[in-house]
Amino acid sequence: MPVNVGLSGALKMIEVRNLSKSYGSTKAVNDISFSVGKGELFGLLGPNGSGKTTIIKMLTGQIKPTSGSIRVLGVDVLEDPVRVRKLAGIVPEQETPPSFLTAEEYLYFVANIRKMENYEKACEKWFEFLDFGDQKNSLCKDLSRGTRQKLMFAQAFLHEPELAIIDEPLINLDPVMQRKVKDFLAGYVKSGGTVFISTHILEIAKQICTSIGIIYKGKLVYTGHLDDLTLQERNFEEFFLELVGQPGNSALV
Ligand SMILES: Nc1ncnc2c1ncn2[C@@H]1O[C@H](COP(=O)(O)OP(=O)(O)OP(=O)(O)O)[C@@H](O)[C@H]1O
Repeated sequence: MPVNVGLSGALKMIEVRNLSKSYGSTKAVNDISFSVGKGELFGLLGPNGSGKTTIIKMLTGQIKPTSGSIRVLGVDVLEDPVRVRKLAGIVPEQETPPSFLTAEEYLYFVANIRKMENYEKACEKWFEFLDFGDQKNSLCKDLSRGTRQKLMFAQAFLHEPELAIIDEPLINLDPVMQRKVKDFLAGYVKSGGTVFISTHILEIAKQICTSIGIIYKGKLVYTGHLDDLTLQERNFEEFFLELVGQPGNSALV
């Protein structure tokens, strides 16, 4: 299936060309190209082991591709990964904050690295918004998984980045928090930010993403806008399952 490179005419915040990553004989990511324009909320969907985290690790300069090029916020990630990490807000897969810092110390630490001024107010805003101010003086090692996820989310958006890259944004969050985070992300892109997420959860993509990519066995098998007629006229789950080769097998999702 041809890949619809360049989902919008807008300024490209992410541009990936012919990107591949192999681990030994495993082709985790196999010659994919796509771009994400300013103001998009792009959702990367795919079954377990399809290559989502590997793509995020390459976008954020944590691992080097076997071949291909990546520009994030106009920066060549291979040439200057540190700059990309400075500019973009990032939540890596299953990341946890340092065990020995309190939640507040961790946010202050990140704010300092990002050279923010008057960051106390910004941190307080996040404690309030995600409703965990009562735990700001707890050591991160004592926080629940969901609260650690809230903290990771807060650190990514603390400096109001132009682009946020988040692996599974809603993981471990309760339904109330999921709703808050979804609304936040939708509002963030409406006000000009750009967000790239990976998720297994088709419902999330349907509710908040403006565009999606579907990856299967390292190959990008679909990219398109969510208001695309193909998707509107089809049952999204069936469409996904057909693309990943398992029609009728909901257990995959
Ligand atoms: N460090 C590594 N060494 C060897 N193989 C790896 C490594 N990291 C990932 N892989 C393999 O690359 C493929 C893609 O993995 P990846 O973690 O990117 O998938 P994913 O789509 O994020 O999966 P999940 O949804 O289960 O988190 C898998 O076959 C995985 O086993």
